[in-house]
Amino acid sequence: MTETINIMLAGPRGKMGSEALNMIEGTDHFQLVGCVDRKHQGKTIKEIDGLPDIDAPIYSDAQEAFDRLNADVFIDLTNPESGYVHTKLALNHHIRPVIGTSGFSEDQLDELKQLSSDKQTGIVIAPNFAIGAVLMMRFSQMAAKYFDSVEIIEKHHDEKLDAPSGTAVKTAQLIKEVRDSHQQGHPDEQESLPGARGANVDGMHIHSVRLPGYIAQQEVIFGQSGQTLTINHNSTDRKSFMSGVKFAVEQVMTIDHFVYGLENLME
Ligand SMILES: NC(=O)C1=CN([C@@H]2O[C@H](COP(=O)(O)OP(=O)(O)OC[C@H]3O[C@@H](n4cnc5c(N)ncnc54)[C@H](OP(=O)(O)O)[C@@H]3O)[C@@H](O)[C@H]2O)C=CC1
Ligand SMILES: O=C(O)C1=N[C@H](C(=O)O)C[C@H](O)C1
Repeated sequence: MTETINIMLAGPRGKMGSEALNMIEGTDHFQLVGCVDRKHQGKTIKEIDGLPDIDAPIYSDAQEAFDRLNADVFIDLTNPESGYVHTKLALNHHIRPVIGTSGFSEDQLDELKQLSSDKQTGIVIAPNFAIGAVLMMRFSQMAAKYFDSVEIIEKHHDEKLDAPSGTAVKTAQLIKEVRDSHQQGHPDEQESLPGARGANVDGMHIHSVRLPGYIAQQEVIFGQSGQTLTINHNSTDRKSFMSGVKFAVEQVMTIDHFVYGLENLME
C-alpha cells in the first residue's frame, strides 16, 4: 500500500490552487492537512464557495500554519513575494516544498538552494508542471546546438503578475547551457520605442504577451540563413499542470536536495 502524503497548500482560491485541491482530493494517497489563505482565517476549505468538500483548516498567517500543521509536503501557488517567504518557512520546518509559483530572482533561487542544503530537505521548484512544456524546453535546448539565433515569445492571460514567465526564463537558461554567449540581431540596432526588442537574456530576446483568452503558450523560434524552426507549446486548460504537480509531490518525498525544473526528476 502507498503511504499517505500529508500536504499543505498556499493559494487554495487561486486558478492553480483550486485545481490543485481537486487533484489532491482525487488522489488516494494524498491528504490535505491545511491551507494558507489570507482571507479566510478559521474556516475550512469546504466552507469556501466553489472549493471541494475537504475538511482542512485555513490559516491566514503562514507562520501559524507551519507551526501547527503536521505536513510532509508544502505546495505554493501564490505570487513571488509570498511564495518566497512561504518556501523559506517550509524548509525551516523541514516540510518539503513543491513550488509552482514563478518570478523568483536568481538570488532568491540561490538562497533557497542553500537553505535546502542546510536543512537537508528536498525541494522541487518547477517553472512549468506541464509535460508538454518540459519537452518544449528540452527540444529547444537540443535545437540550440544547431541554431545560433533564437527568440522566445511567451503568451499568457492578462492576470499574470510576473514577466517574463518562469518558463521563458528557464528556457533561456537551458539554451544558455549549450551555446556560446553572444548578442543577436544587428550590432547597431536601436529601439526607437523602449522595450521593442523585449528582454535580453545573454543575447536571447524574450517577448511577453498578456491578453485575455490565453492560459499559457510559448513559442521558441530559431533562425538561420534560409530557415526558421518554431517549437510551440500551448496549455489550453490548467489541468495540464496537475499530473506534474502530483509527480513532483511524490518525487520530493524521495530527495533531500534542491531541484529546479521537472526534467531533472524525469531523466
Ligand atoms: N509552475 C507551473 O506550472 C505554473 C505556475 N503558475 C504560477 O502559479 C502562481 C499562481 O498562479 P495563478 O493560480 O494563476 O494565480 P491566482 O492569482 O489565480 O492565484 C494566486 C492565489 O494566491 C493567493 N495568495 C496571494 N498571496 C497569498 C498569501 N500571502 N497567502 C496565501 N495566499 C496568497 C491569492 O489570494 P488573494 O485573493 O488573497 O490575492 C490567490 O488566490 C503564479 O506565480 C503563476 O505564475 C501558474 C500556472 C502553472
Ligand atoms: O502564470 C501562469 O499562468 C503560468 N505561469 C508559469 C510561468 O510563469 O511560466 C507556468 C505557465 O506558463 C503558466
